[in-house]
Amino acid sequence: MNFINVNGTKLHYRFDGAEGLPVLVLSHSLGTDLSMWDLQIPEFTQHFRVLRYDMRGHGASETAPGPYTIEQLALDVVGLLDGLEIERANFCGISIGGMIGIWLAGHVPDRLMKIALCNTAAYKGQAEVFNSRIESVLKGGMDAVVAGSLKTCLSASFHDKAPNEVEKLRRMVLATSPEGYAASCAAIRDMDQRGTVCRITVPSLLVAGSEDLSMPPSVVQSIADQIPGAKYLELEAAHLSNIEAAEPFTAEIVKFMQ
Ligand SMILES: O=C(O)CC1=CCC(=O)O1
Repeated sequence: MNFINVNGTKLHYRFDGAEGLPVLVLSHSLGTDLSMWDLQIPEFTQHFRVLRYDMRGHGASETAPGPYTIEQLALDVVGLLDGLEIERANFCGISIGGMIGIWLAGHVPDRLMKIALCNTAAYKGQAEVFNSRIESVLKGGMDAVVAGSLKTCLSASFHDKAPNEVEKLRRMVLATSPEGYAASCAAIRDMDQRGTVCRITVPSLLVAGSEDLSMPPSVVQSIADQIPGAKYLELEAAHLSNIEAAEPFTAEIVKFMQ
């Protein structure tokens, strides 16, 4: 396993794909880890040198004390690129990973080639929802949030159709640090990037899930509407469209990034 010290925190990362191909950074969702991109890797590595990492407080990365902020999580990506001596990269982030992408595109566009922002939002609000989730997870551990998370992330029909994927996600959520999860919920709760989105000029693809109740299509579409030339794609999926609609998701990201 590869680790790098970024902004005082040990982050787990891995490369897949040949050296010399353009770099594509993948940033995962809340309560998951870099393996949530596994279905994309066979195709992505035909075109990109894929750089995946576990967000602080997730997977095998260190859980620095929270609360985190989206800026801090995005600066971890900048630190990762700096530490690995990558000048510019493509970026694909889902959910909180997309929020990180919004920050990067608004603040360090010169480090990016193209971005895909998936099942995400520039502003969530709903402080009481996140506060109650933080309270539950700090009191009851990941057991207290796993059922809700699985219901939000994947549709009921996908639960029936792909029980192995659901089980993999369940294990990922349960393996997440409750403190890291709570600290990241605070980052989403406190985020307001509505003033950042309208500054983005990096070529952008916005991906929504038609059954995503967490970041509904209208929210994703509104981001696309504010970015000049942005493309908008809606897939038949709930929140984790890269898992639930893996084939079209992967193909469309490759088509856009090339
Ligand atoms: O509510 C969830 O668990 C879904 C989610 C919100 C932000 C994120 O990254 O995932």
